[in-house]
Order: sequence, then C-alpha cells, then structure tokens
Amino acid sequence: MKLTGIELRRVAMPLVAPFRTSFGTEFARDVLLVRAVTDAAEGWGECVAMSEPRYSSEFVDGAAEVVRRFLAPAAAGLPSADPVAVEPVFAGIKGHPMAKAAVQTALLDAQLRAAGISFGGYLGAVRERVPAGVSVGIMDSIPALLDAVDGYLGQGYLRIKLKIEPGWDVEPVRAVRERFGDEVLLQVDANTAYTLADARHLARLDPFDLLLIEQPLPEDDVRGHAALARQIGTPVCLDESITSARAAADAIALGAAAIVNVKPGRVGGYLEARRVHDVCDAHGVPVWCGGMLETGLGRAANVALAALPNFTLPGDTSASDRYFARDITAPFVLEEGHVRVPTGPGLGVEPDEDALRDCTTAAEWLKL
Ligand SMILES: CSCC[C@@H](NC(=O)CCC(=O)O)C(=O)O
Ligand SMILES: [Mg+2]
Repeated sequence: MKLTGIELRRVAMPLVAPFRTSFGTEFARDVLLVRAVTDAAEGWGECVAMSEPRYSSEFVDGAAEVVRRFLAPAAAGLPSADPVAVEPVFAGIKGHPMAKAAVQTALLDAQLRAAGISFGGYLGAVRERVPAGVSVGIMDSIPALLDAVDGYLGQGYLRIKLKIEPGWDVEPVRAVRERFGDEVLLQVDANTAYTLADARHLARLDPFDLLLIEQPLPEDDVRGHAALARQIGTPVCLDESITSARAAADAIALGAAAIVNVKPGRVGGYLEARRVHDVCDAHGVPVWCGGMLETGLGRAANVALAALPNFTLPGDTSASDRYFARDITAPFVLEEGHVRVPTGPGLGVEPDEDALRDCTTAAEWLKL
C-alpha cells in the first residue's frame, strides 16, 4: 500500500456546554484530522491534541507542523505505508505521540478498509458494544453539578466521572453520593492538580467508595503516586503518566497504578495502546478507554479499542451528543448505557460530507 498524499483538515466543533477541568475550560474543539490517500484506499485519523498544551505538551498547531514536516515525509518514504512499518520510523522522531497516532490511525484505517477488516476485528475486540461512562466537568455550583449528573444518569450512562481540583473535590463527591446513592459507579479525575502533601485530604474521599482517583499528582511523579496509594483507600488510576507500555509496566511495578486509563493519542497510536492493554492484562491491572472529546472518527476507534478483553471498566466513550450538537459522522448513541462497536471495514464510519464541509476551517494537501 503506497501512500500518495495526506490531507490535513482542521474542523471547528463547538461544545454543547463548556467543559471545565483543573487545567482550564474548553468551549470548542479545534480538531486536526489526517486523511491518508493510498493506492489501495483512503483512511482517516484524528489528532486529539487540544488548542493549548495544557493536558500534555502537544497542541494542535504544533501537531500539524510535526505531521507536515516530519511524519508525512517519513511515511511517504517507505516502500509501503504499513502502519506497523511506520512505527519504528516514527520512533526516530522524538515525542509528539498525538501527531503520530493521527497519522498511524489514518494508515491503519486505509489498510483495513482495503482489506475489508474492521478496526475492532483487527485489534481483537471481543464485544459488540461497550459500557459508556461520562466525564462531568467542574461546575459553578453543587446544584448545577447534581442537575448535570441527574441528566446523564437519566440518559443511561453507567459510570460518572467527576473532574476535581483543590476546593472542588470532597463536597461535590459527597453531594453526588447523598443524592444518587451508593450504587452509582463513581470516580474522579484530578488531571495532576494535587501533590503528595494532599494525601491526608485525598483520603477524605475514601468513605465514598469511588472506583478510582485518576492522575491526582503530576505526570512525572510516579513514585509520588506509589506513596499516595499507600496512604489512601481509593484505587489510584494513571492517565497522563502512562506514555507507553513500558511506562505502564514501570508504574505497575512501583505500585503507582492499580488501574490504567488507556488513551491511544497519549501513547502514539492504537498499536501501542493495545500493548498497554496487554501489559496491564499480564499484571492483572484493569484498564478503561479514556477520551479527548473526539469526533465520531476518533470515537469509532476508541469504541473498538474499548471492546478488547481487559477493558473491564466503563470508559469515557460517551455518545456524540455529550459534546457535540452535530458530529462529523453519524452520531454515536447510547443504547441501554452502551455504545455499539462499528463493524464496517476500517473505522467503520465515514465523515458526513455536509457536516465536514460545514465545520472545516482549513484543508491542506501535502503532496508527498
Ligand atoms: C479536555 S479534558 C481531556 C482529558 C480528560 N478527558 C476526559 O475527561 C474525558 C473526555 C471525553 O469524554 O472524551 C482526561 O484527563 O481524562
Ligand atoms: Mg484523565
């Protein structure tokens, strides 16, 4: 399969409501899409980098430049743009996992469409639908939070994740527990907002029987997470710290991760994401699929990944309307709290031409 060209397409996707985390508030997504044109088929990849480098060091303009100057020429230089062959070539370019993941996914989508193989079939999916959790941002008030959670539970979401930060943690969790009871699957995500000195405070979450606390400490403080795990009862889950399968193995060996949030963009692609899944499985550590407010293209790939055997916790694989009034693919919908795994070749979804046209802000053809 020879790569003949790559299109970089930027789309503007307003969010149905602001989404506030400990590192800022998102009002819209400025998404970089990669379309790989090969002599066999075309494929799409979504870059999950945000507009600013606040979740991690990548940001969308930088990712576009890395694809333009380094990744696309590297892929085009190969005799065959096989996503597996592209990995070692991309390894020679340091960092930029989200940019790499977008290109690799576009090549994988093209290869699988040409072969008539679904993304889930290729990755090793064992389920036809996956349980959907939902991520709930930091709100202006407890009543507003309770209204939001009530709405999501009413839609059928099977797990609630609350964003937390110092000053918005114990009380919102207590309020959700008191209002919705002990049966609701509940977890929190701090996006690195605390330090080990907050251990005693974070232990105040223990009575609320949370599934996990996600990335309480900075992404490079793996030892700190291990120390924290010995001081709190809530299981520690890592997100930002897990940049590769090796990082997952190290974190598990250090006792820093009882659970892992798998995000293909954070680790350089779906092939490495599967390796993270496999390493965690080998250590008896459950995983779930994280989210980066993906459009239906990235969402399709995540839902397929979430159907692998060791994805035993509901992921942030929400319906499209959690974030977007109009998706660029047919919307993913919640069915009894689950999202269906696409079965068609490749990602199994196509961009809707009209929706894509209406939200495109830039299109650039990279002649290779
Ligand atoms: C803008 S926040 C993106 C990163 C965040 N993602 C979510 O909270 C889930 C977002 C989603 O539902 O896609 C995380 O740290 O897990
Ligand atoms: Mg997270």
